[in-house]
Amino acid sequence: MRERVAVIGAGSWGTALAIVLAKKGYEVTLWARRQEVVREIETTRINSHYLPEIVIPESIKITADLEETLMQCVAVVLSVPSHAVRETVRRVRPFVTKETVLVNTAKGLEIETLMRLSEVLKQELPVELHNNIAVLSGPSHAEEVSRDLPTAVVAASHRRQVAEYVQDLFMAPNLRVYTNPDVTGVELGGALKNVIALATGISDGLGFGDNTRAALMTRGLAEIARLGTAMGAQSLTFAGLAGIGDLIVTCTSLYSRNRRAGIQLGQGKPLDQVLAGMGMVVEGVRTTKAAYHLAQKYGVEMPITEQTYQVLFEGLNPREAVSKLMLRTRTHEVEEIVVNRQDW
Ligand SMILES: NC(=O)c1ccc[n+]([C@@H]2O[C@H](COP(=O)([O-])OP(=O)(O)OC[C@H]3O[C@@H](n4cnc5c(N)ncnc54)[C@H](O)[C@@H]3O)[C@@H](O)[C@H]2O)c1
Ligand SMILES: O=P(O)(O)OC[C@H](O)CO
Repeated sequence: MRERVAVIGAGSWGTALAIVLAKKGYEVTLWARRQEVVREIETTRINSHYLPEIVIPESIKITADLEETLMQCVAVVLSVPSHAVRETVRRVRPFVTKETVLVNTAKGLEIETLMRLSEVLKQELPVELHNNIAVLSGPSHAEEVSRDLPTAVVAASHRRQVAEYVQDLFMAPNLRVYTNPDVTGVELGGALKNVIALATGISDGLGFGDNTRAALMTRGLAEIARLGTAMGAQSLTFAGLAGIGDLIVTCTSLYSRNRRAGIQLGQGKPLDQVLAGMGMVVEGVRTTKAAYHLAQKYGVEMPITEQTYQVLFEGLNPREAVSKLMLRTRTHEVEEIVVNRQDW
């Protein structure tokens, strides 16, 4: 008998992951919040709003009934936006057993609590399920994964068997999955790169060049790693797929909603209009707020995040924000190198 897997969230990413799993032979049920999405996929096999070019295999069952979705499933893949993770886990909880593996694929932070999403899952799930939690992250646009273009991602869990289970779950000829025990680093890399993608988008929208984008990405990674290590992550994780890997794709691809939103902001469009026009989740906006407060909480300098916050929420002119970054007090590139070189 084929193993059943539930994918919760029929947006771009949930749909793409459901396709990957169905092609691997799992019995996949995709849960959509809205009945009209269920009807459309059932009748046309197309999810026209989120992945219009992709034909969804007949073998994927689509429903808005959560109990039906979760019945006898071995794994639950959560692909709803970060702000919906807590309420979704609460709804999922009654229908999972203590053997079920839960994989969060959303990239963000909970702004009200500043928690990472696996922490939200832990808070909402009984203790016997805590070791079954995993996260999937890395450079992976749904538009490319659903077209089977070669992609590499990372599965993180505190328990090696669970990370390897998720690795095996998703591993496919064109989807290579690595494991990493550093859940904190993998989650923070995936969430915080969206802030830098907004910043690089803004820079592109202002008409600045490749040098500017490279500087923002590099210094952006430095501040992601600074906050990440202060929060207990391993610095090497930020040199991996969930760190630099996802930063590269999100700051350079036109599939990135965060980058596209940033470009429009740089061109002078107000934030509410940008978000209304996007019609899909732009995680970086909320994450900028959370990251700004986390930087204060941990006493970490995050100048790009701070300027992005000012542009998004305090009405700072983007050009002035760039100027503030350029005119900051001079500093070293890597503080640790200087501290360890007393002769210098
Ligand atoms: N799109 C990608 O390429 C991609 C890749 C990797 C990770 N992610 C992450 O996956 C998460 C989902 O992104 P997406 O691209 O699928 O977003 P999306 O905007 O394409 O789809 C979001 C889905 O969640 C549903 N939703 C919205 N609010 C909800 C709520 N309150 N309760 C339940 N469902 C709700 C929507 O109806 C929609 O089906 C995000 O955190 C994103 O960062 C996306
Ligand atoms: O389209 P974005 O900017 O939400 O990015 C999607 C994924 O996180 C890319 O890995």
